[in-house]
Amino acid sequence: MSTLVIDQISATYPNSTQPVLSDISLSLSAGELLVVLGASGSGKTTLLNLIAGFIESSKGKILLNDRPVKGPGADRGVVFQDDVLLPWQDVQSNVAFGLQLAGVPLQARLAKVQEILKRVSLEGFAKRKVWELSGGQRQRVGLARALASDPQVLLLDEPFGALDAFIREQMQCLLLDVWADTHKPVFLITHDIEEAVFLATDLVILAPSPRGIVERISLDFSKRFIAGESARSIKSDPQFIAVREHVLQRVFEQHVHTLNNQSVSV
Ligand SMILES: Nc1ncnc2c1ncn2[C@@H]1O[C@H](COP(=O)(O)OP(=O)(O)OP(=O)(O)O)[C@@H](O)[C@H]1O
Repeated sequence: MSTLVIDQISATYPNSTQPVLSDISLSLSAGELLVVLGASGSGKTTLLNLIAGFIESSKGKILLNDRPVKGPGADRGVVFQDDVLLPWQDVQSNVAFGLQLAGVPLQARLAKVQEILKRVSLEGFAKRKVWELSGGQRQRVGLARALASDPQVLLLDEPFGALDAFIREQMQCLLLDVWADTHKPVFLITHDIEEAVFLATDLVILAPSPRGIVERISLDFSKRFIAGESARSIKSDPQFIAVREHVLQRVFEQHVHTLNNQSVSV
């Protein structure tokens, strides 16, 4: 059972005197889907980059299964908004890329790719070139590539941000199915409040000023989806709408606070 622990993390970029993140503590275990929501500039991507090992914290530590995170590794699968696929390669080669780097033999790679493509509903797409895919299909390939090396945790940075509302909801449902099938803990950042409330078992709202976590909420809408209720039914439930409005209010407060601070300092 994988566990990610973020322990009193602070981060400051080299060219800045102000921390981007200050004293953030979070934990994420199997069966949990942690969503970080927050105004632009609140440090969401910085937090994901720290977990991915792309940047280092100035204080605190990050542990994955009790081992300190030091640099990038195959134990963390990352999916970005811009899919970062190899455009000249086909779907199969993109999904198998990490396995190839890890020296996995060809036949084992192909078998793994078939299994993963089935999981993300892309059976029959193995030989398609990336430029022959829709935006939603590309994000499925991104998710498949992240899953291929069987990571301990999935990290997703605005993965559905560029998709239209219908495809976005399809991808949310697909992610929940993958999450339920694989039992992998998922860390996801988004700007989209409805998406955050639908997906999260744990929702964290980050603020840009003063920096930090303004609220943590435990939710069970994703578990209701896994139990068989439809996304439409959940999202139109008055209980869902009440939570969504509450979260919207908290995020708007952050925007107003930030704007007021900016106008004071002008
Ligand atoms: N490489 C960098 N060097 C210096 N400052 C940076 C760097 N990357 C981000 N920042 C600054 O850190 C702060 C947080 O950025 P970050 O991208 O983590 O926020 P975010 O919440 O993900 O924002 P958005 O929702 O707009 O993507 C911002 O003020 C940003 O300008």
